[in-house]
Amino acid sequence: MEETMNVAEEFHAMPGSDKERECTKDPNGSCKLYTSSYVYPREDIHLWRDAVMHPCRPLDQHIQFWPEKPTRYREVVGAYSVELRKLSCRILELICEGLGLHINYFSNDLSQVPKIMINHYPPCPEPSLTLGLLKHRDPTIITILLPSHINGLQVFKDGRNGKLNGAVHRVVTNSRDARTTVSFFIYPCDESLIGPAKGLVNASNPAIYKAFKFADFIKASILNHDGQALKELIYNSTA
Ligand SMILES: O=C(O)CCC(=O)C(=O)O
Ligand SMILES: [Fe+2]
Repeated sequence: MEETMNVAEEFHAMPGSDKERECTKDPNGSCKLYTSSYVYPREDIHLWRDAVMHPCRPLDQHIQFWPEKPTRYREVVGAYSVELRKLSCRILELICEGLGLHINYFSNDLSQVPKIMINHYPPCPEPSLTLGLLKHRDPTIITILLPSHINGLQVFKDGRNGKLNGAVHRVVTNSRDARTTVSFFIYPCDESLIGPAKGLVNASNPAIYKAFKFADFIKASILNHDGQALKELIYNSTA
C-alpha cells in the first residue's frame, strides 16, 4: 500500500507532458488521463482534480498500456490491483452472506471489470470556490479507496435505512497540501443486467427498481444533468 501511494504521488509529480505521454500508449485509449472529469468540455462545473484511470484485468492484456514511468509503476500497481481484486471478491462474498444471497452472486460478469484510478488534488488557492469531486455515489459494484493522510473526503452517513446503500460522498480541497488517493473500482460488464436480486424480492419486499443494462446506466448518468435520465431508466426500464 505504501509503495502504491509512493508511485501514485510520483506519477502526479511528473510534468503534464510526461503524464500525457505515459497515458497514451493504447491507440484505443484504455488508459485515460484527465483534469476534472472525463467529460470536461460538457461540464457545468470544473473540479480541482487530475486523474489517471485504467482497466486492470486481464492484467497481461492491459499492463502494456499503463504508464512506464515512474519506473516501478507497472510492477507495484499491477501487484496492488491483483490483491485488491482478491480482497474485493472476498468482501462481496461476505456481503452476499449477510444479505442471504448465494456467496457467488457477484462472481460472474457483475465483477469482471476492475479499474484503478489515481486521483490528485493539488493545493487550491480558493477552496471555497470549487471542489475536488462533486457529491456522488460510485457507479460500481464495490470501491476500495487507498486514502491520503491529508483530509478531504466527506461521506454522508445519516438518513440511511440500515440496508446497504451507495454512500454519497464528495472531496473538498485545501490551500496548503496536495492530496493523492487511489480508488480501486469493480465494475460490471457493459452488458450486465443490474437489478434487484430475485432471491431478495417477494410479496412483502417488492422491488423498487427495475432491471437495466449497465451500459445504459452509465449513459444515463453522463446525461443526468437534472436527474431525469436516470429516473426514467431506473423506474421505467423494461429491460
Ligand atoms: O479521493 C477521494 O478521497 C475519493 C475519490 C472518489 O470518490 C472516487 O474516485 O470516486
Ligand atoms: Fe467516489
